[in-house]
Amino acid sequence: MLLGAIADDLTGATDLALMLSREGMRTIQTIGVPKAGLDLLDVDAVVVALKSRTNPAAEAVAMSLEALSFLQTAGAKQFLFKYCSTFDSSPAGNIGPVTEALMQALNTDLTIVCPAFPANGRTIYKGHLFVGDQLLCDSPMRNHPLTPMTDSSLVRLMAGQSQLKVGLVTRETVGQGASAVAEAFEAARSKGEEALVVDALTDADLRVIGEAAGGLTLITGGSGIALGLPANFRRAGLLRPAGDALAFSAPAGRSMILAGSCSEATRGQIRTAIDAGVPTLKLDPMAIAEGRFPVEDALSWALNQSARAPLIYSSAEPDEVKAAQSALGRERAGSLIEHFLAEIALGLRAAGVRRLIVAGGETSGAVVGALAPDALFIGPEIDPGVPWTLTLGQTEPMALALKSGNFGAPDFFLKAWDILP
Ligand SMILES: Nc1ncnc2c1ncn2[C@@H]1O[C@H](COP(=O)(O)OP(=O)(O)OP(=O)(O)O)[C@@H](O)[C@H]1O
Ligand SMILES: O=C(O)[C@@H](O)C(=O)CO
Repeated sequence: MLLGAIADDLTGATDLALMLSREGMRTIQTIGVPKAGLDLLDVDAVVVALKSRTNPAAEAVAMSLEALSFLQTAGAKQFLFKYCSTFDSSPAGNIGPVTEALMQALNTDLTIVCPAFPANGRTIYKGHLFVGDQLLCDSPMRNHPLTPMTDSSLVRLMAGQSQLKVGLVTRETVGQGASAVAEAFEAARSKGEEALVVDALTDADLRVIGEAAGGLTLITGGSGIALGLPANFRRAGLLRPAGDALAFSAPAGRSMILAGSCSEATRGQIRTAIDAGVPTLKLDPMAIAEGRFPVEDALSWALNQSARAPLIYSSAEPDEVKAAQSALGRERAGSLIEHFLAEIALGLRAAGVRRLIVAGGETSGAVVGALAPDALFIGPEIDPGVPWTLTLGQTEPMALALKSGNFGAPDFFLKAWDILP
């Protein structure tokens, strides 16, 4: 095992596992810290998917340290803490506290902070995070139901969330290549800087940064920062040739879509599906909270549809989300819906659904937590950052596509089925 990664949510873990697999590492994604006995003999990278992004910071730290200890025991040589490409977090954390705790546990004095993911429009310039053409704070992320992002300065965000001394490596340095970046890391280290935000505008920048980061014990960032890491292991003669990839074959059975993401991208994908005639059921958080709409009603609606893949969603516009949150509380509204969608997923599996798309990281965490596979095998890519996966360790495997809220083209819910082998 070469690379051990800890991801703070499930769709983020899948995004990273896809990136590593595409770059030639045999990668598996585990759901939480795996039970003893998981066979890692033929694996180059393990991504442990946690659901720690919105937990209290102390809990997120404890979960991440447990994952680290598993990865250390499994023999990982380098570690990666994967968070969202939009730096989803609250002022109390969790990116800062988890990074600090991992650095301390690994006894390392320098790491990098690089959530750039150019294929999905996330770039970093002068330490500021952009989403497409907008600064993070002007993007739809300012309305996120759980982690609204109202500052775009990664240096300020990281300094606010931790005690770490935060520095910046600018695009000018990255443009000069890997040796210049590695020198900048050493110069920062000698100034006592501990967490370096690194600018990145393109995949080529990320490969340069990845090369320069070959000697760092801990790297933090989005999936993009993993682009250049497999090449380091290959150069060192540690990465075996890819060999025959396991065949991905989706189990036969019914198909469904569940969406709990309220992101602009998911709402657009829902509109496209409705326009294309996909049958949809919109959940009302108040009806769920007041017991007026039980899981059984959602299941009987779903199972009575004859269309290929009906869609159940709670996704709502920002004003509807605010109304539900002021009636129920932000966390209660979130967990109520997550739990409801997870119960639906269990009912769907019992009724023979074997192919499922889930939209939203927290939502996917709740759904996959309920379905409880040991691990996920990464299959074909639907859109950047979103592959089909196959559940491992279960007698009735399912094909799951776990879509980060903001990812995917407008026709994601339509085209995903066409690439399923
Ligand atoms: N109508 C609603 N009102 C209030 N909260 C909602 C509503 N619908 C969904 N939610 C909650 O909003 C949160 C959405 O988070 P989730 O991580 O699933 O999506 P996302 O943030 O768009 O995706 P990602 O984390 O992959 O970027 C969940 O906790 C969900 O339960
Ligand atoms: O980095 C991203 O944007 C995603 O992998 C993610 O973490 C969304 O939850």
